[in-house]
Amino acid sequence: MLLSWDAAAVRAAEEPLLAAGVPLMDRAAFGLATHVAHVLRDVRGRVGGAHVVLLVGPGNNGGDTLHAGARLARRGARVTAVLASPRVHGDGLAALRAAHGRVVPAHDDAAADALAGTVLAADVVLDGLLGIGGRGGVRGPGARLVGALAAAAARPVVVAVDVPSGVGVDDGTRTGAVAQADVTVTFGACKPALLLPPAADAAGRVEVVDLGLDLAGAPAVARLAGADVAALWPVPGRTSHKYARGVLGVVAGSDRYPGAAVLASGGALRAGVGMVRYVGSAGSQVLAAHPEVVVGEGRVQAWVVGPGVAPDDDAQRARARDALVHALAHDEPAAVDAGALDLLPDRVPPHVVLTPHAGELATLLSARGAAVDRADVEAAPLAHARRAHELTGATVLLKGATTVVVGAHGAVYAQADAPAWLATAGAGDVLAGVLGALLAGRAADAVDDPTLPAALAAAAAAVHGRAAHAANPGGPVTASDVAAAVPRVVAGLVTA
Ligand SMILES: NC(=O)C1=CN([C@@H]2O[C@H](COP(=O)(O)OP(=O)(O)OC[C@H]3O[C@@H](n4cnc5c(N)ncnc54)[C@H](OP(=O)(O)O)[C@@H]3O)[C@@H](O)[C@H]2O)[C@@H](O)CC1
Ligand SMILES: [K+]
Repeated sequence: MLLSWDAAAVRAAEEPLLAAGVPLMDRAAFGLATHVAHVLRDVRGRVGGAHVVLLVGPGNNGGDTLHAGARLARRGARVTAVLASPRVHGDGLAALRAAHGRVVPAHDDAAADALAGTVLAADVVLDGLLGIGGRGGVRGPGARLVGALAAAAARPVVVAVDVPSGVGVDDGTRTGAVAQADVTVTFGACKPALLLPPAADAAGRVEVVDLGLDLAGAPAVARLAGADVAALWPVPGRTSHKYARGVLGVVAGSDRYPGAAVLASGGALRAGVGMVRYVGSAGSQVLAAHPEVVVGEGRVQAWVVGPGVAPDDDAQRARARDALVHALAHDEPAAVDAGALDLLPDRVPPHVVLTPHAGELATLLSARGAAVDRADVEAAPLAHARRAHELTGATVLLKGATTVVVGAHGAVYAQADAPAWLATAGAGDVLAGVLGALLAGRAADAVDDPTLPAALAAAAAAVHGRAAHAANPGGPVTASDVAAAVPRVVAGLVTA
C-alpha cells in the first residue's frame, strides 16, 4: 500500500528531529542528488560533464535543491542555479558556490525569460521552486520558467523536488502552469498531491527518500497495491456454497440501455459473486449472455442499483427505488450508479457506495445545493468527492483516469491502475458489478466496519483497471473485454 501524509503531518513529524539536531536537509539533499545521478546516468551515461539546472525558490525546497546541486557539482556535473527569488536558502547557496556551481539571478520576468533557453538546454532540470510551503500556483519569475518548460516541444528531463511546484500539496489541485516532472523525489513520506488527480499527473515516477520520520496518525490518501487487493478479496473456502459467497441483486438496464444490465451482471459474475439475481426489463438479454443469472427478486446480501436505468423508464426507476429502500431497511450494502443517483434519500450509511463520474457528481452536488459543474469536479476531485460524502453519508467512488474514493472516518484512496483506453462505453457498468460482488461477498463486514466499503471500492477500481490492461495491453478494449479479463486478474492477485 502506498500511503501519503499531508503537509501538516510531515512538518509535525519533522519537528522533534529538527529540535534534536538531526540534519534532515542533508538527508533530503543526499537522497535527491543520488536519484538525480541515476537519471543523469540514464540520459547521459555519466554524471561528469552533464548540465544540471536548478530552479530555486525562496524556501527550504530551494535549499534542498541547492545542497543537492552542490553534491552533483562535486561529482563533476556542470550546475547552474537559477534564483527565482532575491531571498534564497543561505547555506544552500554557499554550498553550491563552494562547489563551483554557477549562480544566475532571475529576479524579474525579463531576466527569467532571458534564461529560458538555458533551462531548456539542460540535461536535467530540478524544480525546487516550491515544496510543502507553497500556497497556490507559482508566482513571479518562477512562473515564467515553469511556463517555458510547460510550453516547450522538447524539454529536458525534469526532477521535481518534494512535489511539482505549484500543486496543492494536500488536495491535489493545480493552479497555473506546473512543470511536468519525469520523476518526483519526495522527502520523508509521499504527499497526497503525488497520488491525487490532477496534480499527480505532473509527478511522473515517485521516489520517496526516507528521513526517519515517525508519522503518527492516519495517512491522508492511500493507494492499494496488488497484495492489499488480494487481502480484501472474498476468497471462498473449501466448504463455501453460493449463498455464503454472496448473492447480488442487480437492478440495471432499461429498454433503452439493456446492455448495462448485461455488463453489470457480467462484472459481478466474473469477480466471483456466488449468484446474481437480476431485476428489471432486460432479463432476456442478461440470460442470453449469462445463463447462470437468476431473473427475479429473492434474498440477496448486496445490491447494484442504477447502471443503464433510463430517466424516463418509470417502471425500472420504481424497481431501483424499491431496491434502495429495501437495502437501507435491511442493512444490505449497495453500489449506486448512474440512473439511481437521484433516487437516494438525504442520508445513507457508508455501506452505500456511490459510483458517479465527474458529470454525475456535479449533478448530485448541485441537487443538494452546491452549485458546481463537471469542470469544477475535475479540477478538484478530492474536495468534491469529500463534499458528496459529507452531504450524503455515502462512500463515494469518483470515476476518472485516477479514481478517487472517499469513505467514513477520513478514508481516502486514489487508484491509478487503468489505461486511458478504459474510458469507454459500459466500463462503468462493469465496475459497478465488480464492486457489487465485493459488497455481497463481504456484506456483514462492510456494514460492521464503516471504512471497509471505501477499501472495497478502491479494490474494485484496482481490479477493473488491471483488467483493462490485461484484456489488451497497450491497445483498445471494450467493456465486455474488461469483464472477461477480470477472473484472471483476480486469480493473479489472490494466488500471488
Ligand atoms: N522542515 C525541514 O527541515 C525540511 C524540509 N524540507 C524541504 O522544505 C520544504 C518546505 O520548505 P518551506 O517550508 O521553506 O517552504 P517552500 O515550499 O520551500 O516555500 C515557501 C516559500 O515560498 C513562498 N511562497 C509560497 N507560495 C508561493 C507561491 N505560490 N509563489 C511564490 N512563492 C511562494 C513563501 O513565501 P511566503 O508565503 O512565506 O511569503 C516562502 O518564502 C519541503 O517541501 C522540503 O523540500 C526537507 O529539506 C526536509 C527537511
Ligand atoms: K518543488
